[in-house]
Amino acid sequence: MSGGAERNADLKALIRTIPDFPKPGIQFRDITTLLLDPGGFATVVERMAAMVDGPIDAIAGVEARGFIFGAALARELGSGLVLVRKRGKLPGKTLTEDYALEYGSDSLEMHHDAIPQGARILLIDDLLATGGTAHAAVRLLRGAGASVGQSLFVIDLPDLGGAARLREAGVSVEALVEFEGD
Ligand SMILES: O=P(O)(O)OC[C@H]1O[C@H](OP(=O)(O)OP(=O)(O)O)[C@H](O)[C@@H]1O
Ligand SMILES: Nc1ncnc2[nH]cnc12
Repeated sequence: MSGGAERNADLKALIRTIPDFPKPGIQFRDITTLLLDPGGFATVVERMAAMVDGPIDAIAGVEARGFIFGAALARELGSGLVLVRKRGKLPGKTLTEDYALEYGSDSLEMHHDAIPQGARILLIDDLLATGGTAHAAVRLLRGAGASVGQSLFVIDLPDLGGAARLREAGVSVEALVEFEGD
């Protein structure tokens, strides 16, 4: 085990909740406290690695917090990492998808030539709320020729419907922690 980190951490206990951020009424599920705990971070990566269903060609991580877990999991699995970024950050020719958030709206982009046609992509993000972000990432990846059959999240907020939305789009959804009542 690298760094001597325990891998059976209570993940939910390591996630801090900050009320009314970034807007009144939002219960912000803060993973910075989880990341500060080496055992917590190691537990996330190990549990996600064990949940990967079948061979994949690459992981796609969604900016910004999805990069943290996507990169760590890619390293653990020995796979490549596709960066799905917010608008205007990528230097090459991009594909773009707009989406709505629990607290705003934005666009996601990826390099048009980031993946070969038919590549099997595993989608990773820290948190699933309405599913607007993840669904836009799936549309983006599929538009680039990828096959996206599975998504993994650290946190799901089931009351916001993201998992149902992704499953309707043909993507399996698993999360390590759920917060109900959001
Ligand atoms: O399911 P949804 O309703 O789309 O919400 C989930 C998304 O919101 C958060 O990202 P945010 O856009 O706040 O960006 P960040 O990772 O850069 O902080 C989170 O990391 C997910 O990507
Ligand atoms: N409640 C929440 N906490 C943290 N990140 C989020 N992204 C969307 N909703 C969120």
